Amino acid sequence: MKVVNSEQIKQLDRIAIDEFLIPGIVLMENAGLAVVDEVLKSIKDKENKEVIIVCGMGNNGGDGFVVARHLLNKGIPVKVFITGNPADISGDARKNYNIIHKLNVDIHILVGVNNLKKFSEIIKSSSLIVDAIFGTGLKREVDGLIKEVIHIINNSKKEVIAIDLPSGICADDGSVCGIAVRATKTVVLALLKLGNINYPGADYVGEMILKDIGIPNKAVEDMSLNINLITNNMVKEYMPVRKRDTHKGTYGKAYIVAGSTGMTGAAILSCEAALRSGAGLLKIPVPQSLNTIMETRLTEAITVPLPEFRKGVVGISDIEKIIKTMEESDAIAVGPGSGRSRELEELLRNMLEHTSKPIVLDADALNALADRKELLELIRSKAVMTPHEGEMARLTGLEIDYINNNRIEVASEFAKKWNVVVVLKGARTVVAGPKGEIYINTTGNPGMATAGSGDVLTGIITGLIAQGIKPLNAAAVAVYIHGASGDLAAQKVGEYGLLASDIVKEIPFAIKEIVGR
Ligand SMILES: NC(=O)C1=CN([C@@H]2O[C@H](COP(=O)(O)OP(=O)(O)OC[C@H]3O[C@@H](n4cnc5c(N)ncnc54)[C@H](O)[C@@H]3O)[C@@H](O)[C@H]2O)[C@@H](O)CC1
Ligand SMILES: Nc1ncnc2c1ncn2[C@@H]1O[C@H](COP(=O)(O)OP(=O)(O)O)[C@@H](O)[C@H]1O
Ligand SMILES: [K+]
Repeated sequence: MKVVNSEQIKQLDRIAIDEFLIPGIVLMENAGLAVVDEVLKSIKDKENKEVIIVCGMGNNGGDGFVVARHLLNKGIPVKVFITGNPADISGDARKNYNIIHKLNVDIHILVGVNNLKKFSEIIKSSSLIVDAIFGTGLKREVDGLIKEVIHIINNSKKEVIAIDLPSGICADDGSVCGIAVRATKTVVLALLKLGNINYPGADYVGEMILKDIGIPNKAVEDMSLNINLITNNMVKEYMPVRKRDTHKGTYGKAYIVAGSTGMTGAAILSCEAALRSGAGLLKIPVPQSLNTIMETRLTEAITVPLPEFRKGVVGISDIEKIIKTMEESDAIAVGPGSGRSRELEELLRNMLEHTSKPIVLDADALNALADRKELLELIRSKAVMTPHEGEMARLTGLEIDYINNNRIEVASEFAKKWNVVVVLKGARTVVAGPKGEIYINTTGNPGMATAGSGDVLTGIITGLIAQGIKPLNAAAVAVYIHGASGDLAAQKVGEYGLLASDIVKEIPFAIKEIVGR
């Protein structure tokens, strides 16, 4: 499912209107009608049906005028409040304003303190507020009278249906421009906007309902939009079908280099997650001294004990064997719980130099790459890097705040620069491909902010690549399954006590729920 910014939706509207000859007023009519549906649903069982519609001066306000007209036709009492002088309304919004003016809709113009008092009195006795102040055309901070208006709406504790975006949320990044309406429901028009799904905007949208307004699919296709929301359907499409006539070899061999003294748990979580995601076979090299614990904890994986230079760490003592196993594998991962050491840096250098297989680089492998940037030049096979913002800061030298405010751009630039797939983890994980492809994930919950949760993700990505899914798609599908597994776990144990191992246990059920098998 495509996601757009304000510039792209503007361009799309223009293409629909100028190239496909759909009059803008038709789109506005469709938008208004889509909102009317939701308003009617919301007030259906309410005794008090009075609807307040707060309209701004642009096309978002125009949608609001359409809503007013249709509600009036259905006998619903409506009051329209306008945040400026109606003489300044232009275009299609103007036409729709003129119609409701002709129809003698109860219109109030919001200016001055007394007016605001009246506004807050009137909304007290209403049933529902429609927020049509700003949509994708919001520029600069909201201040002055409109700031007061939004404050009053939020304090009213009434049900609020926002049109397109809660007013005050920036369509491009979900930031709050001074103040924003806290909606109960947001009727998103035509395509999702980044502001609807990125935090903090996502916290203001309430229930999100995406509605078609008649922009031709062809116009959307012609624009080759690069930002996608990961959906159930995408996961269904990419998960390999398990045919009856198959064996474990069909589902690939994974090789996970993970764990060291004190951090065997990371290895176990990654390995179990890879197997729970459907990988056919899994091998893990272990320092001899840790073999017993790994064998005891990992029932289904094959452990390969190796002599150790440094106790409890996989190094290059038997690099030939590691290289041979890598080349016999379909997917490799390195880093979870590996520890920071010269041994790991050397091991990574050897692995990157010698492998032609897809490789997932996580945790301490990312730290090694951050410490020795020249190793990044060695990435020749297809690689997936899975930094959280802290690791991304170390890899790029950028401030964490900057990364958090520019997650898509940072992930995408890195992916293009190093020709890798980047999974920038967090509350809205961004998966970026080397050709500018972007996937955003909305599954998951704050319960997953717990030690080991990222190790589980590495295992899922590796397990999916082993099954033959291309690294970019595997990364996108994996973050969705990871989040969905975390959501199932949170349903059972809540968010506070959720452990990474709870996520692993839910992987099969999440896949079953999504894929149906
Ligand atoms: N053809 C189209 O473009 C369509 C647009 N639609 C609606 O139109 C919206 C976009 O319309 P617009 O581009 O007119 O923009 P908006 O209606 O979102 O807002 C623009 C208006 O607000 C003013 N404004 C912006 N930031 C402000 C601030 N901080 N303080 C005070 N005033 C501010 C602008 O000067 C302008 O008058 C969409 O979100 C959607 O709801 C729909 O009607 C469908 C068709
Ligand atoms: N609030 C949240 N909502 C959704 N997912 C989250 C949230 N917090 C953390 N996660 C997910 O949990 C994982 C945490 O990974 P990471 O920080 O590497 O943990 P660790 O290093 O302990 O394994 C990431 O996949 C991240 O996207
Ligand atoms: K709005």
